[in-house]
Amino acid sequence: MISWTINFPFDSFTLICTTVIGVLFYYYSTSTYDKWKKANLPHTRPVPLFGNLFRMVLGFDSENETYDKIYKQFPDKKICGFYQMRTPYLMIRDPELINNVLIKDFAHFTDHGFEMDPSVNILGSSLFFTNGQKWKIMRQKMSPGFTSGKLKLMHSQIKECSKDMINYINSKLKTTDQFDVHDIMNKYATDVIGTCAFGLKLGSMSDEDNEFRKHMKLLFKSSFRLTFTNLLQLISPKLLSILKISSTPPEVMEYFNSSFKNVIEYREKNNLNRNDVAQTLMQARKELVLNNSSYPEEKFTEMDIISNAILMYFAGAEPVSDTLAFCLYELAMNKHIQDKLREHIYRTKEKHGGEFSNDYLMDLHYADMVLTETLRKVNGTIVLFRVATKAYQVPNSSLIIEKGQKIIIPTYSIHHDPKYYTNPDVFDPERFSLEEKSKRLSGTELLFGDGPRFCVGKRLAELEMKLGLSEIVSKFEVSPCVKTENPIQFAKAGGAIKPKNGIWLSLKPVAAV
Ligand code: HEM
Repeated sequence: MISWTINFPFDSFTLICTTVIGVLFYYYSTSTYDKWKKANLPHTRPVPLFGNLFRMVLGFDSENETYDKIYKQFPDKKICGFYQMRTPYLMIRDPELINNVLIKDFAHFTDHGFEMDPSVNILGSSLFFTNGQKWKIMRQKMSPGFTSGKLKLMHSQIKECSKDMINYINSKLKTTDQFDVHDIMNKYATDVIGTCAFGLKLGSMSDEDNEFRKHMKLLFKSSFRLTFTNLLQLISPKLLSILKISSTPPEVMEYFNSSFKNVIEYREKNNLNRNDVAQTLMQARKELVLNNSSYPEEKFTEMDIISNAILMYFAGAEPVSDTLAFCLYELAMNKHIQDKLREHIYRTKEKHGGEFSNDYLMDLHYADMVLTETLRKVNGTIVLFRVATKAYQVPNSSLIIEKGQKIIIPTYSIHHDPKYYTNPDVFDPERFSLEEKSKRLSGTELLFGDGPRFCVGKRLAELEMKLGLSEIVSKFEVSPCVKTENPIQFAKAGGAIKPKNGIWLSLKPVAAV
């Protein structure tokens, strides 16, 4: 009784405080959730704080499952609403409207709409995450690094990486014919980005724990720091900026900073011009950081340049290695397609003087179809992001998309919608024959995005994928082995579609089969 009277005032105070905090928190968590109801737009009921990402944040659903469920809920709608944590988002489902957003009315949707503070994440000042005029200037400076002329000059650098890969497989074949092709493709794609974007010969095949790979892994390694900052980024990017919590470990920033500076110093000192992406970035540094008289209204720093070099790995190496590995898996599971591709490679090579030259690659149409179908079936890009930079009246509708409204375009779902791709789970490169392509509705083939903001590295990706694929398929028979998963298990965490346990396949020299 005595203890009750002593504790009571304290307990009631605690109770009141807890209730007030609880009510305020509930209000904060749900205060945005009436937007789609008021706009009379179809939407899914949100869970306080988590919106429609509850199962994804808890790890029950992957990102593609999350968005696909929303997409499938409104099969007849052009647009629907959902909540990414507290933020109201629009999902554009209609191909014609998608085309408007990406291409025709791009002036209203120029930005991806991320608020990533560069002091919080090193990628914050890279092309993918920058907006407005700064994006426009940087894109103009970077695009010349990916023209077909420049790519021709990068051909020999990439070829060297593909040769290293073949030597590596041959040396391993002395002891095993079972390979985690996802790991090998990752080493290959890392070497390509290392040489093209950083000007470094990494040699990941013989030295898999080289400093570059080690630091790249640290950049994306799951840790409490990364999980916490990612979650805070979803809930409130502004809070993350105010708290100045960086998701990039300082030693990683330091490593890339000094690596790129060493390359600049070396090339300048030796008057070296290699016509690669690294050189394009050096030129951008000269024009935007050291002597920015053309765009005095925008300030660029050394970190903006380094950030773009790192983006090349993030945006370039990972999707290339995933695509190549998934492609080999499909070829192992579909032997008739593998045989057809090998035959096509042999014939085209012979036609071009027995070399995997630039002209050979341009002529490799069936490989294009095989890679494109791989990207349709398992593309790491699950959605495209845009934000309305000006208010937009949706054609033939009373809906006005207001300035600042965030949008996603559900590419994974569109590429798996039987309305656009019959039997979407079947691997069928014929979908991308010239005849089939010409029948396709625009806005339904978005493998590299579309419009002025489409993937700047598309051509480089195609070049290295076709070269890597040519080397492997011409030399090795790819087939399932005891370790091959069927179907592949995918990781739930992370923003892209990744194999959970690698992709194990048997590689045997073609002549020996
Ligand atoms: C299979 C390989 C690849 C795929 C599937 C892919 C896909 C994409 C997609 C879907 C986008 C977003 C486009 C949009 O919003 O409309 C994108 C953007 C981008 N990609 Fe790629 N990409 C690949 C390879 C590469 C490579 C090799 C590089 C460079 C080395 C690269 C650099 C970039 C950059 C810098 C952006 C941002 C462009 C901007 O915002 O202006 N990508 N990519």
